[in-house]
Amino acid sequence: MVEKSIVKRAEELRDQLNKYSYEYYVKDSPSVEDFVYDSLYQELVDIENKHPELVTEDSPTQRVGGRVLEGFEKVVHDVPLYSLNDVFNKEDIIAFDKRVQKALGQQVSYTCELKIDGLSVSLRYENGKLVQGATRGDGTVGEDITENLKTVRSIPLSLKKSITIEARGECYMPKKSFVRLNQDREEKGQDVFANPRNAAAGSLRQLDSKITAKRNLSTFLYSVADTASLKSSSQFDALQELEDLGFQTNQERKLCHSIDEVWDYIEEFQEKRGDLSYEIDGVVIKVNNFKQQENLGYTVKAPRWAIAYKFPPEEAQT
Ligand SMILES: NC(=O)c1cc2c(N)ncc(C(N)=O)c2s1
Repeated sequence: MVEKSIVKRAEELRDQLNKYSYEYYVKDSPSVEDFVYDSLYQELVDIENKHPELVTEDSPTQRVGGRVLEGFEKVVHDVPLYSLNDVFNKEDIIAFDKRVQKALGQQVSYTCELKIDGLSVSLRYENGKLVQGATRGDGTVGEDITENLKTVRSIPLSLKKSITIEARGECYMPKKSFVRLNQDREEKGQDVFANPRNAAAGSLRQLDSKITAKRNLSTFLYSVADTASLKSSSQFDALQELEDLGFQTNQERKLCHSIDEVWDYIEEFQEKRGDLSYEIDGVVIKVNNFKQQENLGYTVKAPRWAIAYKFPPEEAQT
């Protein structure tokens, strides 16, 4: 039987280290120096080595697994991950707004979000603990990449509330990490990745999660499988709710009350995209109110209540 003081100390260290990791990787505002984190981490590793029965699923020491997988298990998404219809000009945005207004016959607000050029993933939590992470796959069947997603420091191993929820979002490689990775690969005579999206996909497809852990991936979560699992009744509020649960969300989101405001947002980020620390390939426009989304429903492959405005491709990577 392990002494109560050691059990308590292990719990304290876990909570403190997870809090520091959240501040550093999700809020980008660390409250302690790296050496403080490292010494507390080492103290927890020492306790867990002496008392393996104290190791918990959400211990920060469990982010980088030991074993190399033979392959990835299939995962069936109970709620499919839909795809979006793409539009490429202002006329199509206006046509979308007209269709939505006609179908609803009432005022509509839109949530605009940046379309992150990464890999769509689904994160399942039971009683607030991460139990599974999967790729989108074809929207219905994906691959279980839990071991790899656990190494992504901005993905919380436990939520701030012990709820059962399936969050969805994009896993991406920041531009700076992409440049550094390709320099490193070039020095080693390895093939370089064409773009950050391919680098993120290649990093998440590793059978050895120790490699994934070194690729400095990050995430932006933007939806849930079942909106009934949230308190929010709109997309804009749901993003804040996801953030309050401990997820990383993209701060450039905007609630627009007219299609003109939507177009201003699109023009703003067509300008700004080069200055962002991550790649985007457009803007996702969603009817904000969940009841209105439900009324509009889906076509065979995509929601009627959302579209993706695609930017023209950026000039080739220099
Ligand atoms: N295929 C999809 O449904 C989406 C894809 C993406 C993406 N790549 N980035 C951001 C969002 C978002 N904020 O909704 C979506 S939604």
